[in-house]
Amino acid sequence: MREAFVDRDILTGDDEAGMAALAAEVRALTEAVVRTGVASAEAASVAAEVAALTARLKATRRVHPPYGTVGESGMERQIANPVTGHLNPIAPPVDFKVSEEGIVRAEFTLPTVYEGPPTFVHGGVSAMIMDQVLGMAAAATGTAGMTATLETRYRRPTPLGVPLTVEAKASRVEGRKIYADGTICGPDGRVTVEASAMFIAPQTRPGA
Ligand SMILES: CCCCCCCC/C=C\CCCCCCCC(=O)SCCNC(=O)CCNC(=O)[C@H](O)C(C)(C)COP(=O)(O)OP(=O)(O)OC[C@H]1O[C@@H](n2cnc3c(N)ncnc32)[C@H](O)[C@@H]1OP(=O)(O)O
Repeated sequence: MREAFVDRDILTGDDEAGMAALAAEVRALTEAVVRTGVASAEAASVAAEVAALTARLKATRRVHPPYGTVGESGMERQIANPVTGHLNPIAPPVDFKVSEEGIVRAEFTLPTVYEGPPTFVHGGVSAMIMDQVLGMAAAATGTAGMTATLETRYRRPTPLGVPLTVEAKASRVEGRKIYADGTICGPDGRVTVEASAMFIAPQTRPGA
């Protein structure tokens, strides 16, 4: 796992921008797929074209998704991350900023592909975003860790298609355990999701 974590191709400049542009188009394609009203014959025809495009991309494959150049930690450079990664079509993507006080914050809007209950965000998607923001808040203390526990409290349905804000901050560090809390708020500023998590930093091995 360690090797997989560090042994990455690094994308720079135009290469990263080109791949991000491709991911943005695939994101648009995915949204178009769930909302299209075309007839089945047209859907089949598009499927054949998409299959041809997939084959073109698979002509050259990396062992692991590449990293970018910006950011100090591996996770910040993880440009294929499913929440923040501009190279990952399934990422919204959410662009977080970390303040000097260790508050991690972003504004974002989720399209229809993330629908759970009709017109609202799927609870698992909210949990994924909370895991990321809480993990980044934990890392902002100087110690990153793996999620050991994640509790989500869904206070109100989270609406699709409107600007949401997500925010988190670490509350305390106890040895290898880092605790963090956060929220997602709707456009009216009311909390829709609250979450708390505990992360555990890797054990430092003697001599490591
Ligand atoms: C790791 C480094 C990451 C580096 C990143 C660098 C860049 C950072 C930049 C940006 C932030 C990134 C943001 C990321 C966001 C996404 C994160 C995820 O989604 S992670 C995937 C989901 N999580 C898993 O898959 C974990 C699976 N579980 C494990 O791997 C282990 O169980 C682990 C590491 C959580 C704990 O294993 P042990 O062997 O280190 O822990 P033991 O030594 O047994 O326990 C230590 C203490 O913790 C308690 N503990 C352990 N697991 C617990 C748990 N699940 N719940 C409650 N307590 C637990 C134990 O009871 C013990 O407590 P007592 O010291 O006795 O008080």
